[in-house]
Amino acid sequence: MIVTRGLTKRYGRVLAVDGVDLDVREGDRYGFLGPNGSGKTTMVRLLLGLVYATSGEIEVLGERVPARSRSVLPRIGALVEGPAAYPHLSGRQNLALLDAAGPGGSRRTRKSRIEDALEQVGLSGVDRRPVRTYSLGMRQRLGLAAALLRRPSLLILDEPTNGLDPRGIREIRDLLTGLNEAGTTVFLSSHLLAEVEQLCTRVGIVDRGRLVVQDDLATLRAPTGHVEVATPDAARVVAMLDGRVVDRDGERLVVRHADPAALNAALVAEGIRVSAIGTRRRTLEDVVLEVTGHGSDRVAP
Ligand SMILES: Nc1ncnc2c1ncn2[C@@H]1O[C@H](COP(=O)(O)OP(=O)(O)OP(=O)(O)O)[C@@H](O)[C@H]1O
Repeated sequence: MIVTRGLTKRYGRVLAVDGVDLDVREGDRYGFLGPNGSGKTTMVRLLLGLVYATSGEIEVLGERVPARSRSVLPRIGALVEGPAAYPHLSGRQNLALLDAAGPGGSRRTRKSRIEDALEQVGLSGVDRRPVRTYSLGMRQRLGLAAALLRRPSLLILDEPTNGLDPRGIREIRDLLTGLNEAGTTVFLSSHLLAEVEQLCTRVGIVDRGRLVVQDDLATLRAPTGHVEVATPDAARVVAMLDGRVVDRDGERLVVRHADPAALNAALVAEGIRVSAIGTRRRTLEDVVLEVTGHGSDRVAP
């Protein structure tokens, strides 16, 4: 769906995007994760043909960008920083203008497409209110509605939850998950670890313009060969397992063991009370720390 090869964008002495080989596959919810200033917005602009690469190649929906932008762009829904709208017009009127101005999209179906898009982002109820009375979250959702107008098979979104409160963030997450399950591939940039961890199936981690990791979230979060155990009988577990307890914090233990069910059975057979047990997995924060040498101080948890 999106492939780049050696993609590089230089602004003077700053390498905003540095030799990136991106691979976004059909059906992905792809999170492009990196701290502020790491090149995410530049990447999104490159993909949309809004800025030209210094070197490298871009293919979106099987076509070269920017050479074939005119054919590619109408098939993409995009949201780039701070979606613009006429403040004195309603959301519906803004979408009608946008729809009429853009290429493609039949006039006959315009009204129903606008209604669908407003419905999808939860704005159909606000009806005739001018956009100037909208909250930041509502504006962001209107931007998303605009991205959905053409019922695109690919969404490219730059920090789509910027400025939203926790409830708004959850609504957008549910919306994007639903669209994805119905067949839309989603590419989004974010500096929020938790957002990417909760929403995405595939992750690219960018550090100072370079793509340092690109993999399925499930692979990145593979089991570590350790089991986490919570038990009021921690001291007995330490004695029983002799050397396999690698970490202890009060009632919480980390045990070198691959199978939580078997470990649970062994503990219970000894009369040890187990209040919680499960496989230990790496968090996305662990992965970010490993590959960049800096974690939550630069990428928000
Ligand atoms: N038009 C420009 N002219 C000069 N330098 C630029 C320009 N756009 C971006 N840069 C620089 O390129 C680097 C990457 O910026 P970019 O905005 O792509 O990062 P980002 O990850 O999107 O950050 P943020 O989350 O803060 O938007 C930064 O050092 C930035 O200062």
